[in-house]
Amino acid sequence: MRDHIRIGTRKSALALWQAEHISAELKRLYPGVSVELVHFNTKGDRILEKPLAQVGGKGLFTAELEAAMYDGDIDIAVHSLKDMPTELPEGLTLGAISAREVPYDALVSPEYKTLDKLPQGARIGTSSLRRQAQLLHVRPDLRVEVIRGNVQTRLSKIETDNLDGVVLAQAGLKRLGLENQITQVFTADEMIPAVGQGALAIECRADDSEMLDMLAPINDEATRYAVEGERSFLRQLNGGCQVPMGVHGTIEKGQLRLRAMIASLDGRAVYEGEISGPAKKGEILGKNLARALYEEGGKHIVEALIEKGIIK
Ligand SMILES: NCc1[nH]cc(CCC(=O)O)c1CC(=O)O
Repeated sequence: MRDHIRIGTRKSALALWQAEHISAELKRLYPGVSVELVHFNTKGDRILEKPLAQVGGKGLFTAELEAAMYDGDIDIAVHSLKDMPTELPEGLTLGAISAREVPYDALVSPEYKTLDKLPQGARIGTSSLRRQAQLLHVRPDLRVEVIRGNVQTRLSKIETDNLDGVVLAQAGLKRLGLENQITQVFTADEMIPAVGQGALAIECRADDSEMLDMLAPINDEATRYAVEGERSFLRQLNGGCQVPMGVHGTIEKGQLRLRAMIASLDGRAVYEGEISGPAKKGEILGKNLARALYEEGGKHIVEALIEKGIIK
């Protein structure tokens, strides 16, 4: 048992909420332990003027924290699982994945409320190619504007940039107490969420058995199985957190159901599918679903994304 744990976190309000949440869990489980939050700036935080897909590279929000973990400056790092590359650096592991918050996407449109009421040509802010493609698929007339920055900054752009709405993760808004701003929550049928959306990952050194033991009770088995399937899907397609692909896993009676989509950036072509099987087989289910969508026509989209440098 360790009596002091250093948690690495980014500095945004959402990242701090998430790190505090895990800190509270650790203190509840181990009343004698003291927990310290160590703040980091990541490349993804610094480069705010470009869409993430153009910044490129994997681990935009994780690399600095991982380096500190290698150096022994922090014991664990708390991340939004969504922002984590599907392959972890050598020597690091996900010590726990905590119980998932809602995985859905949400529209904040103070004036028009829902997607179907947005006027022709309405301007919607999002920096996610996945959200962009799925919005344009049903509303090709919309103008999608790139917005970057933390959750509050993106919300504030409705006013400052005169947008008709923004699309954000419901989980982030909920954690920050901003759920009351949401005017529509998209079902998974309307917008397939991002890999790992709503789930928190606690990363640590793979050889830190003491820390791994302490993290074990924070792990949520159902969430873990679901996100393992989701991550396997994305890994098979070489995708990162900046691709027009979505995948959503749900667990019921020991069965994992994965639903996924690959879309062209303009949303015109969308390949969707689903697969079900034993919860523990997420790895193979994700892979098989990815292969099926690829063969069905997703191949052309993946090739176009490679050409654009969005995936390697
Ligand atoms: N890429 C930023 C990011 N990473 C995780 C969340 C939301 C919280 C979560 O998915 O757990 C967000 C904000 C957003 O997409 O609106």
